[in-house]
Amino acid sequence: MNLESLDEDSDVVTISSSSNEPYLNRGYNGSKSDIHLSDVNETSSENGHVAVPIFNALHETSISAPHHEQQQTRLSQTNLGPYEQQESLVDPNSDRVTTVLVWQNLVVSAKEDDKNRFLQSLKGYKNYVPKKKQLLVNVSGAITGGLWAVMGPSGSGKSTLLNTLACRLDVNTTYTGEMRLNGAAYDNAELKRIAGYVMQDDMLNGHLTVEETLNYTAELRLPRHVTREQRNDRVRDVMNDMGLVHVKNVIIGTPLKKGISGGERKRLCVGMQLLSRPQLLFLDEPTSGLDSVTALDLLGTLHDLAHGKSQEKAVTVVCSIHQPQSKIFDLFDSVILLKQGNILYQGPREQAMEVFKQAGYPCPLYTNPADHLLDVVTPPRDGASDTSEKQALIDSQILQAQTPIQVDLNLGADKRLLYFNVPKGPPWFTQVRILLRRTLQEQFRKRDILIASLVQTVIMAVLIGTVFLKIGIGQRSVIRRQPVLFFCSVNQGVFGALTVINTFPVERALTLRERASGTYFASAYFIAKIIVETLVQLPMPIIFSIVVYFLIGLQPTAGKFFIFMLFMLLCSMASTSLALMISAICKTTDLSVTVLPMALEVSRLFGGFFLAPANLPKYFAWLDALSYVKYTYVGVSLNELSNLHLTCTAANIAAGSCVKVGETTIKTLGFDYIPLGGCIGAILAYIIVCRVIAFLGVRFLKS
Ligand SMILES: Nc1ncnc2c1ncn2[C@@H]1O[C@H](COP(=O)(O)OP(=O)(O)OP(=O)(O)O)[C@@H](O)[C@H]1O
Repeated sequence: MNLESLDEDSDVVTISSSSNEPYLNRGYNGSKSDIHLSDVNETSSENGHVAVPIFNALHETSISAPHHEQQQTRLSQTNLGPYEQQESLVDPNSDRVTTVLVWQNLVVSAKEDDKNRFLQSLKGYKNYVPKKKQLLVNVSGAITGGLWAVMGPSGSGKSTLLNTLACRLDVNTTYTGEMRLNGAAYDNAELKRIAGYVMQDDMLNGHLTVEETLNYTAELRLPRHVTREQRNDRVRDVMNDMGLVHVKNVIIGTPLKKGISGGERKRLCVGMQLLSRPQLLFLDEPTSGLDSVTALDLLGTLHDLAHGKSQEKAVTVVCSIHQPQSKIFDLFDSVILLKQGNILYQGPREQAMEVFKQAGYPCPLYTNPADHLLDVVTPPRDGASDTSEKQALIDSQILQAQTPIQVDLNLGADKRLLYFNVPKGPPWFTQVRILLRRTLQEQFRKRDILIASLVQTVIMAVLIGTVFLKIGIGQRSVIRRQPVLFFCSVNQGVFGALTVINTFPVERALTLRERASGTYFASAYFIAKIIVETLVQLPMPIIFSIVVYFLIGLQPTAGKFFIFMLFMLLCSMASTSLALMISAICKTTDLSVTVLPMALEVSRLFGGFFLAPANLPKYFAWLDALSYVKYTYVGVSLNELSNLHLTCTAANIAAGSCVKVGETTIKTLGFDYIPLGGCIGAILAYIIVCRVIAFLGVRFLKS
């Protein structure tokens, strides 16, 4: 068969067949006469939609390489495998296949990093126009049923293609082009109702067991009409399918606490996605970090899923995979081969070997076919000057061994009903209830941290209480009372924040993942988090207040004691709110632990002890107004000093230094500018504002 003409613009290729090549017979049982692809590629489907082209032209003769511009054009064209052959593997029109994904002229670009833009502006490039990097170059294609491998050298755009199709591009990345799911345009909200996505790095709640994790996911994701029994059955089925029954009661584990193995984690991640019976499953490098046996095992399971062996409906499974071993490669039905953001080949796996053979690169004996595909398309890193020309020639040879054809965006439109008929998950209040239970259970598992905090609280309270033991009501107590009240405020204003700052950024990342899968609303998560955080925090200020108050011997009236306790509680909540806000905005633990100490120091500096609020320079008034430590310190001082009657010795009276009532100290320190209720209101406002900002950070900052 010879290629006689190639019209790049119209995607029309005229070929003539000169022999009965075996691959031609599999793709097209045509005669030896001349064939015009525009004639043979379009057939009508049952419901009147134009079906995808179903022909793949292979040629025998060597073709002189086009020059560079031509190669670029060809790389941008669609190279779709023959659907006739795919139908022999998995028929996209079969009842078992419910999802067909088609994309056309997809161009994905990344904006330049803000850091780089900033550096350029520092260098004085005022009119600097940020560069855009193209990650995918005008690619088109279709994924019908079966198990698909997205392969290519590192940096070729595998994850980008997956993320684009799954509507999970990051904020710096944009795309143009069309993507259709069963013939309809879709967005993230729609896709996450029918599709699952397993990210490369599995992020799980390390304190829950396998079964608990699946149970909570099922509760949060399964439609509201599903009964408890049905849900339990679903969890049991998934554990069976994923081979997780033997570890169902084992904790997932954290870096410090060993739990299930890496392969089991990966299986659990797949299982979590399968609970809602997705029609489409994306997996980014599912075998990374797994040994060859575990990887083969996992891919075997995915193969079964893709062929409807473990569920009544087949799931279309798309995996990006780097360099699969040959046994794994054999499990894939179809392959998309990427190089530098272009699709070099897409179609049945076996057909890929034929195409490469026709292009002049037959797979050597005893070589892993996947290795061979990648070896051919991966440029050597020897720095030779002719490398890029050689690679361009190889690319063009591979492309010319196939026929560039156009995809049909309406493919799968007859299955659209299934796509729109997915019921919704549980309502908001139910989500809050489930998340409350989950967060409480997690806190219970982290009880060693809770116990450590309690022990620490008691130690600090006893230490402060004994250092300032029974300060009394003499004149010496006037100068001892203020430091101890300030120290109590500072103490409660730090510990809560430190616990949050070390845990919340990791939790936030996990939440982002779960929300990306449509597991729950951000507000439901946040409300549950705040309730549990407050409950867990409650005992510390209460115990601290009881121990400290009576050891120091502050005014022994119930009212004053409970107001002191209220301030300690509010101060502790204000510090955790500040930490929540900082970690929600800074996003990473590293940045959060850098910023938080500064914020705590500022609160302490403007805490009203070192310099009375009245004596502060005006330009620092805003920092003073934002210090929750100050409101606590002023509040507990007003509480303690009001109605405090002090005793004076004859020497004090003689020296004229007798302070008879606490109100005198209030006036001297300038604390009479705000009432006690004002301090409480100010701290409450501080807590609310910080938590609202933290919520907005969790809700809207997506990376
Ligand atoms: N947000 C982004 N901003 C800038 N460049 C990006 C961005 N995301 C990806 N890239 C670049 O796009 C190219 C393709 O990245 P992608 O992660 O899709 O490749 P990959 O084939 O999955 O690679 P690997 O196998 O190494 O994971 C790489 O050169 C990468 O550096």
